[in-house]
Amino acid sequence: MKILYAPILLLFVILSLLFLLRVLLFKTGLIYITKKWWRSIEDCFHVYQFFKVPEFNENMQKNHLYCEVSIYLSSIASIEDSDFINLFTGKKPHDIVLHLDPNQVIDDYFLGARVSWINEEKNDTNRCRTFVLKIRRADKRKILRPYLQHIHITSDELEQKKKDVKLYINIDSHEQSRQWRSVPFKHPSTFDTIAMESDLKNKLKSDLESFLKAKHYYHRLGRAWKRSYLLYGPSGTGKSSFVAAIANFLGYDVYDIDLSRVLDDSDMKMLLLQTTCKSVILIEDLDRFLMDKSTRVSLSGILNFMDGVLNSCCADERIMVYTMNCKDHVDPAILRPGRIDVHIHFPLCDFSAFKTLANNYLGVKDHKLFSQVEEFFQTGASLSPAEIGELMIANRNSPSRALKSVVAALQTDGDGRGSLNIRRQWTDNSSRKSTEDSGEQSGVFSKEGVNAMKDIRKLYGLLRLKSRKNSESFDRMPDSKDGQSCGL
Ligand SMILES: Nc1ncnc2c1ncn2[C@@H]1O[C@H](COP(=O)(O)OP(=O)(O)OP(=O)(O)O)[C@@H](O)[C@H]1O
Ligand SMILES: [Mg+2]
Repeated sequence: MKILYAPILLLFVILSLLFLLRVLLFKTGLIYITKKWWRSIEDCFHVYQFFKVPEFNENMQKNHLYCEVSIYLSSIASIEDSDFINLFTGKKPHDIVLHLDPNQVIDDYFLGARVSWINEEKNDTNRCRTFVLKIRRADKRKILRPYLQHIHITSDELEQKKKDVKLYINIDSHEQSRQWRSVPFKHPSTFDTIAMESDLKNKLKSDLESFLKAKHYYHRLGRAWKRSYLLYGPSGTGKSSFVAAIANFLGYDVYDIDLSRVLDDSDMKMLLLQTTCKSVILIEDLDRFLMDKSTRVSLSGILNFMDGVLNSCCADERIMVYTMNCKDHVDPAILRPGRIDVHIHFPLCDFSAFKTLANNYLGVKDHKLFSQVEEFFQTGASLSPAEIGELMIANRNSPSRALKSVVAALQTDGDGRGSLNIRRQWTDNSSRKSTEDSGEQSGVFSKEGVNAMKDIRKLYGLLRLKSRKNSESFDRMPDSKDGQSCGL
């Protein structure tokens, strides 16, 4: 028995010792000291090369690479492991930026290799600052160039995100040489706030992301690095909000071209010439403009703007967005691939979009009235997300009242764009008037809802009147209830 006890006791002692050692290493700084020793021993077996990135060049001009490295190092996770870090507030509220303290070292990993950065600062009169990259000679050939490229791209993306986005609008350019005026772009719309089929939303996000990375691909093909989107659908379905979401997502400035202020085709070219890269160029309601015979810009002016020679010279890194209520009567030359790469349909609200709006506007994920709302959508009643959103905002203090208003509005079927059956069903119903008046139908039909709907129609009435003809033809399209369609 004693013989059996001995190995068990020994095992127990070893395990306890290991446990104690682990506690000792992790609870104290011993683990870091051990790691440091190990690194110094490892360093003895490698040959290193050092690359200096000084803050200023020999003419005392700022070295742009120094700024890029500084931005890049502030973003990598290992900066938090450094012994001394400086904390600064960033440009945006609640933003905290980490900066490496002078003479601190941080590690970074790239393509399986480890590199180190030293923030060298000499305390002489010039206070010359330099980042020193320490890289194993064996890894240099494999990683140096792609690593510097990686720093360039990452810092560029980070800067882009931090940048304040601007909205440019074109002004009458009789005497002015500068045709654009800018204001800060503060539209709060993001991809999260847009009610849209989630698959489509993700596809669009990844389409934008892959566009950003495709510079060399486009140039290899001899094409301008631009992507064009057509957003089409009835009024109040989120087209303009989606443009804002794109700009916020990419951190791109928006150039909103008001075609009625453009003097002629050459003025249109000048406008394009004066846009900067990393921007969204937007033309709203293009269909209406094309149908207007009194305009000063010709169809060929528009076609050249979209995909002409000038475009291939100076439309690099731009997203072009055109919005329309209906694309049925638009010249196919405008819609051809190259001029428009992706077509995105913005339909009237369906039940899934309604749920997103209810969640966003009222914070309601589920409610007993949802089943009634769903039934109305199934029978073909429909409102635009803008109309539903307004009803929800007006009743945001009482989700039940808000949902009742939506049901009531769906019963009257917006302005009659949904199924005719449901309207007939209600008009034929002899008891309808009395129930409307008493506000008791199914416990949800309230005067409030109808009145609210009337108010909203007043707001939207003007726009509707203008776009009615287009919307009607659009709404008859067989896919108008199928969710957004996209040529991705
Ligand atoms: N899909 C949506 N998701 C979230 N909010 C929406 C959506 N569609 C519309 N809205 C809301 O409705 C309002 C109007 O939307 P927006 O101006 O984007 O519509 P639009 O399609 O551009 O209309 P129009 O064709 O009349 O210019 C905005 O305040 C927006 O918040
Ligand atoms: Mg709009």
